[in-house]
Amino acid sequence: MKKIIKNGLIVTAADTYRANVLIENGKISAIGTHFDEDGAEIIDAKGCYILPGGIDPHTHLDMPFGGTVTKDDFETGTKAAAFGGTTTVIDFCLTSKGERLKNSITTWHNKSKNKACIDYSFHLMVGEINDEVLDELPQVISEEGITSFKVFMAYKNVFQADDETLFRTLLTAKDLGALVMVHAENGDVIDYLTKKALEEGNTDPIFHALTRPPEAEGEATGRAAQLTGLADSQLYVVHVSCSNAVEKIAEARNKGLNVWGETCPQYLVLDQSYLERPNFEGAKYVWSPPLREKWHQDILWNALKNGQLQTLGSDQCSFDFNGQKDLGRGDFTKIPNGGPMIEDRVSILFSEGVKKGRITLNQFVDITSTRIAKIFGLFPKKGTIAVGSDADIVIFDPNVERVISAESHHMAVDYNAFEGMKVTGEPISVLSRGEFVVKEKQFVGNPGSGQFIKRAKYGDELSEQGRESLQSTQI
Ligand SMILES: NC(=O)NCCC(=O)O
Ligand SMILES: [Zn+2]
Ligand SMILES: [Zn+2]
Repeated sequence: MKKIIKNGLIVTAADTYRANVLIENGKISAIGTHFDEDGAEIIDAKGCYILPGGIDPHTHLDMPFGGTVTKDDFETGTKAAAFGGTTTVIDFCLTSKGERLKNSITTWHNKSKNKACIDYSFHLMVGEINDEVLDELPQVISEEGITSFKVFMAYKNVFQADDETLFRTLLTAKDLGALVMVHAENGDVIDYLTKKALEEGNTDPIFHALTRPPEAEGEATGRAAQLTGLADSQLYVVHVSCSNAVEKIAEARNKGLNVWGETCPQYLVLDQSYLERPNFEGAKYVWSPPLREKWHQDILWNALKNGQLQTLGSDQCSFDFNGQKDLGRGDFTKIPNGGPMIEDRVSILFSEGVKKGRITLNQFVDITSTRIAKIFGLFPKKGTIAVGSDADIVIFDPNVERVISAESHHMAVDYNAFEGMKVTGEPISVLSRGEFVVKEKQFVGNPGSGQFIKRAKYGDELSEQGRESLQSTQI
């Protein structure tokens, strides 16, 4: 059945205007003021914004880590994402040394199909470069539609790759049309500092932050950027947490390098002091890179405002406080790294960013959706309100005030990192390809309805499906 969204204010990365949206066959088929309403379901968006669905470029759902597995899987994680105004997630498909990439990708498809409530895609971790990997990577792009590779510069003896691997991944990505993503922290230095801390009897959660200093992130970010320049390739730095890394990204971009930077809501509003909370509560805030001293937040906000950083990912990687974070009592290195952020990403940027005058409304849409779609080969299928685009739409009330809490959130995890935070603005209804996933704050979606999306190569202006959708509107 066709749907018409009426009385709302459409907000894209470029424009803000009043118009109605006609949805047919899962797509936006027209934007205008007068539509034949016969047989249409009318959605009243009075007092609300009509936003393109958020795109979360950084999630870890159903991911094994530190001897346990993240609490949120593709079902609970994507359901919570939808409640938070996100309609597409790009999750990290892990690989193991010696395992065929195809097998790792199949494992991730098995985790997600029949579970995801919204559309999704994968990035592929590259942990080693050898003849087999080089042989398989072209098909990862052309057949699997996975056009971004992730290299970890930290987590020694677990995920960490060496500089040769990073450099050769950058060279290969350049040839194949893929984007290389890095977790940029100097894993060797961190490994030394953590061992030393434990030897000295420093076992509390705060030592997670103290053994991963901003300099280790700045150094790795600068190194990755330099290697990107040498390879004439393209780089996306995930979860930027500090001034040291922003400086290196800005420096690279000023030289004309293709370097992009993502930050996360936790680094914008929480700080290192959270790790000092008593009764082991600091463990709730253990993730990598760690929370920083408060002054870094202004640098991150300013970088979002002036375009030195371009996107906001959640780095959703949730572990219960009871039974999972607990693994690190008496040894902070055993606390599983990660936190629950998927649901609050969009609202926090709106409330703390737009409402507090730090960024504009159109920048907010760009940072949470449009730019991500463009960088990761999803545009214009995803990431905008335009004729021919998927009807992934959020009806967002910009004035409602509420308090974030684990009691009301939809993630499966037993705490919320932003507990007690007052925010203004809330997604009221969320549509994925024209079907409600959340309607008037109630879940009406279906696990398994989310589709895997094959993405365009890096730098291709339009995704294949985007091209198709535009062609069909021109007829
Ligand atoms: N961020 C974090 O602590 N856990 C997830 C894995 C990663 O992104 O490094
Ligand atoms: Zn990371
Ligand atoms: Zn991550």
